[in-house]
Order: sequence, then C-alpha cells, then structure tokens
Amino acid sequence: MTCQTQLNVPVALTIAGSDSGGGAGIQADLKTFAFHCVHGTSALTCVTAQNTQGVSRVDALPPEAVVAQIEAVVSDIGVQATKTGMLLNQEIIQAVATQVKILGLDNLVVDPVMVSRTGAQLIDDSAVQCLRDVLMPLAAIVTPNRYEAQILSGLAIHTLEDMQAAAQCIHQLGVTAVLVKGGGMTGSLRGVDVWFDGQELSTLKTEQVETHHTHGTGCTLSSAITANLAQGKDLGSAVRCAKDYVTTALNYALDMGQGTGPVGHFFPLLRS
Ligand SMILES: Nc1ncnc2c1ncn2[C@@H]1O[C@H](COP(=O)(O)OP(=O)(O)O)[C@@H](O)[C@H]1O
Ligand SMILES: Cc1ncc(COP(=O)(O)O)c(N)n1
Repeated sequence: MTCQTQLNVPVALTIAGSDSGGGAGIQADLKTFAFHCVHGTSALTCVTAQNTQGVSRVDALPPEAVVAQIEAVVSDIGVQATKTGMLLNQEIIQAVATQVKILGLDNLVVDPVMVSRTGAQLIDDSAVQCLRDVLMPLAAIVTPNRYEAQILSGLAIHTLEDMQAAAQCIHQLGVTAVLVKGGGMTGSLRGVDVWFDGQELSTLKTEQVETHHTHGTGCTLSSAITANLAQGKDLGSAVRCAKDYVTTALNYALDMGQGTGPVGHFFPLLRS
C-alpha cells in the first residue's frame, strides 16, 4: 500500500502539566487536538500524581527543560496555535512568557489554571501575579473558571452580572479577550460562560449537562479553542465550536474511578 503522506496538517502546542489519570492537563489537550485532526505537540511543565479523587503529588520540571521543549517543537515543526495550562510556579511562567515573545507565538490561549475540580491548588501563591501581569497580556484569549476569575478580578462571583463584571475587570488587566467559564456556577448558570473582548459582552449558553463527571472540562475547552485557531478559524468561531465540543464530551462523560470522572473526548465519534 502506498503511504498517503498528509500535507498541511495544522499543528498546536500545549504547555501544561501531566495528569496521570488522563482526564485533564496534557493528556486532555492531546486527545482534544487529535479529535480535531490537529497534530498535537507538548511542553511538559510538571508531573502530577492525580486521579478522579485528587492530586497526591506534584513534581515541577526545571524552567530550562520547559524552554528546551518549546524551542525543539517551534524551531523544527512550527505551530499555528499554542495553549498554556498548569504552569505551577513563577519561574516557569516567566520562562514561557519569554519564549512566547522571542518565538513570536501568536494565537495564544491562556487557561489560568489555579485550582482543580477536586480542590487541589495547582499554582504557587506567589505565581498568580506573574501569570496576570506577564503572561496574560500576551494571550489572544484567557479562560478563567469561576474561582480563577474571582482571584483575578478580586470580585465575588454569584450571579450572571458578577460574571460580566469580572470579565470586564479582567479585560482591563490588558487582556485581549476573556471567557469567564461557568462550570463552577450553581443553578441555571452552571455551564453558562461570559465573553468580553472590550466591545462585545455576550453570554455563551449550551445545554446544561447533569453530570458529576466534569474532570478536565476547562483543559478540554481551552485546547479545543486552540485546535480551532490552528485550523484557521477566527476567535469567535473557535470559542463557539469549542463550547459545543465540550458540551458533547460532557454528555459522554466517563463514570470511572471513585471520584470525578473525565469528559469523554472521543465518545462523540460513537454516536449512531
Ligand atoms: N454541567 C455542565 N453543563 C454544561 N456545561 C458545563 C458543565 N460544566 C462545565 N461546563 C462547561 O465546561 C467548560 C469548562 O468550564 P469549567 O468547568 O468552569 O472549567 P474548569 O475545568 O477550568 O473549572 C465551560 O464551557 C463550562 O460552561
Ligand atoms: C495537570 C492538570 N492540569 C489542569 C488541571 C485542571 O483541570 P480540572 O479543573 O478539570 O481539574 C488538572 N487537574 N491537572
């Protein structure tokens, strides 16, 4: 059989942590890229020992190792879009921001990962300011969840109006576009996201999925946005398509382990 070499496959890069349980982090990102037929590359920042119940250990990589991975990928393969996930500490955030500038990485999606679904802290306290001041202004879009938006804006978030105020406040930090995610909201707001790009303030709403298995939703949404940007979609379309994908993946969430199971990245393929 003759090899059908593929030309012009889009390439995306994830700079994030490993989740041994396969639900979030690098593992969720690469599955999402693959689902979108985007070639996934990665720069690992840290290794978490993690399952559906929680995070039991985190080992950081040296910033030089993170830089070397990014350089190796970009200098040879090239990337059309990049996302950051769990960056853990100030040294890694600073190193990543420097690489973004030196290598001119555009279409940058920053998921400001701070706390996991199971309540584990995923960033050093001292690193939040660096994430906010140094990396977030380089992003095409920043995607905080409810708790991250509260930290970044300094506002308590309980209502849709609170989400809108937080999105506007985070935009003022010098961020191009913000999506405040509503997976951590209660009642009818669960699963409602708020978008603000300095001009348009809008609400993204799909169906609300009644499931407890939501591990990796944020990583999946941000990597789907990244995959869509790598394919050449504009930011608004990339976000809307990613929201639809995460909703479908939630509908096929996996009931595995004793705690919060992961979303089903490939299960939409099994639809009859
Ligand atoms: N139960 C749900 N039903 C519908 N959408 C949801 C649900 N839970 C989360 N989402 C969506 O998943 C995406 C990720 O959001 P969120 O869960 O808040 O992120 P994170 O994993 O960072 O906490 C958002 O688009 C959010 O609205
Ligand atoms: C390595 C890593 N990166 C990100 C998250 C956040 O994902 P979630 O909020 O869905 O638990 C995580 N738990 N682990």
